[in-house]
Amino acid sequence: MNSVKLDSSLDSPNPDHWEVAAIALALQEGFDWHYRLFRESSRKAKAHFVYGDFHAQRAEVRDRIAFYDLRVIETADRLKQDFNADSLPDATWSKVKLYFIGLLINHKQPELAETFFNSVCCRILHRTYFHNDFIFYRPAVSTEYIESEPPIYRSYYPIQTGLNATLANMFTDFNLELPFVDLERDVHRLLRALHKFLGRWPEFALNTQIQVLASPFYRNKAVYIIGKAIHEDLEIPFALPLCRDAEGKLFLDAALFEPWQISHLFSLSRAYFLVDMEVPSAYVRYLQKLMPDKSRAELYTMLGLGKQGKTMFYRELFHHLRHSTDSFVFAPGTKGMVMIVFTLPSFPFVFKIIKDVIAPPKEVDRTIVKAKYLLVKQHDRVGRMADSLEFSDVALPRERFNEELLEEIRKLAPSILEESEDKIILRHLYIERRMIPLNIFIEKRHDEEIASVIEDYGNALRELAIANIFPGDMLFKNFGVTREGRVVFYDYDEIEYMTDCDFRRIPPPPAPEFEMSSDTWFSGNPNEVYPEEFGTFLLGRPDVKKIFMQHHADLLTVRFWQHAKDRIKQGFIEDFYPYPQTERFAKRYPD
Ligand SMILES: Nc1ncnc2c1ncn2[C@@H]1O[C@H](COP(=O)(O)OP(=O)(O)OP(=O)(O)O)[C@@H](O)[C@H]1O
Repeated sequence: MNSVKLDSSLDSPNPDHWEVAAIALALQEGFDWHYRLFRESSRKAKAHFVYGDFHAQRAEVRDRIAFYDLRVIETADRLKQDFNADSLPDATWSKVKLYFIGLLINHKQPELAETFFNSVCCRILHRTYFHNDFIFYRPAVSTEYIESEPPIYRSYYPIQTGLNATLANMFTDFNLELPFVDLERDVHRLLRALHKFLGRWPEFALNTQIQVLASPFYRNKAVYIIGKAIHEDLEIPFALPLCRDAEGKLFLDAALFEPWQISHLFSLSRAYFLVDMEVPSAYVRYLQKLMPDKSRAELYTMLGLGKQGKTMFYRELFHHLRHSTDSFVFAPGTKGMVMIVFTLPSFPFVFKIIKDVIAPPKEVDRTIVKAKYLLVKQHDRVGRMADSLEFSDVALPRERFNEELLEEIRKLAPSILEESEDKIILRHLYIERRMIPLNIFIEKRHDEEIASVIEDYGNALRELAIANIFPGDMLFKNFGVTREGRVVFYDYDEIEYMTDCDFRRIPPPPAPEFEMSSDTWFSGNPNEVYPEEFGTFLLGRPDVKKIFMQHHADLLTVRFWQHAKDRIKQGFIEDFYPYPQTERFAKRYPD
């Protein structure tokens, strides 16, 4: 593979050409080393699951995020040291790119290697070089039909051994090294769920097949088997979560057949999966057929390949910009004190910039805000915190900026702004999915919808708490409502670990007149939290208060928060189900 030559002149002993080859090989080595470590980490997921070591499972997901940047830094340093890469002539860089393409012809992850090439080059070159002559602005090597060993999915034909035996084999072929509590029961439950979904018993013919992706998907306390059943023209996607009980035995917890349920598993507001993949592009292609509403960028991200997700997102954004004409404007809702938030109405994302000077009472600066966003990226977001993509040096077309917005960026965030004749360059930017801010939702929607989101808002607070996250600022404007009506938190500058918070009861006032005063008589030291106070600033509207108190009155007590904190301190990892409780077999089909 490494001997591929694109340019016959590279065969000549000219030292320049050897240099080109050596640089390209160093880049390839840097990437291959990265992907080897990435796969090792994904493979460890099985052992963590088998041993029930869910702390290790979480740490694996967190630590893996940093791998990429470490390898990019190492490779860029190596290129600078060994080849003076920061002062190479332009012609050399173009040749390095061509040689690198040659190295990727039979590579299993060419798209990831191209992205790695871009990351290293962008670390070395000036932004004006970020175009197709020097980096991979577009992919150069196809990811179609790359063979994987083993093949990415296995096929089963129920006609051969009967449906029950086929499904039992499908489970045991994963060699999960733990016995099932009762495999026969689980297969039976799976068939009952399928019957309910189809409205009849499944039929099968000679060509009926069940396909499953060869590597299972690990996350938190579960492992998911993902695939589809094919019968004539009918394709039924499925995701089957297996869990382990206290004795270390396996059981099938649910069977998800609805595409929206499977999509929810891959929501960016959850933790990334650990999956061992030789050919990730084939996994992404397969998954996208099961979930057509997910972009490839989102799927790569959810498989832990966030940089590839960013590359694809970037391409999608610029493609969209070329095919639309609307302008960037302020995002609807209350303006932030920390961030300038804007959006392109025709594109379902928001863009967030940290202000240069953040006014009191906020006590944060850019470094703290970035650290909080990183905390969220590395944490299990349990379906309640939006994931954000972080970009540097994004050059957007100037003509698409509304003048009022541009003026605000000039005034409040000049250090991250660079302007050229036709470009607005933002040196640092977060991008996340656009939602309807909860405060706007409550103002505009009908009673039933309001009742549903207020109940879900309380659930979001509970789930964040047991995941060790205290949002800090719980006002409705800091939460958004997703397309599916879920309430998700997005304002991270005041976020704290629950274990760092000091939950207290409000002490009695020292004198009666204190109670009537607008000043508090209790201290308000950093990290002190007074849950009894939440109602005062959250529940001004009587209808909202009524619904909240009906479902979540305990959230206004110290007891709830202290109890959640104590459990985390004792090392409990609570169960988070990315599907409705009503789907769980233990509830649906109690023995
Ligand atoms: N993902 C999103 N979808 C839709 N709107 C959003 C999103 N993120 C932020 N906004 C809008 O931008 C506003 C400010 O965002 P954000 O809360 O992140 O900024 P902030 O400066 O940290 O706010 P605060 O002053 O409350 O700390 C929100 O109130 C909301 O109206």
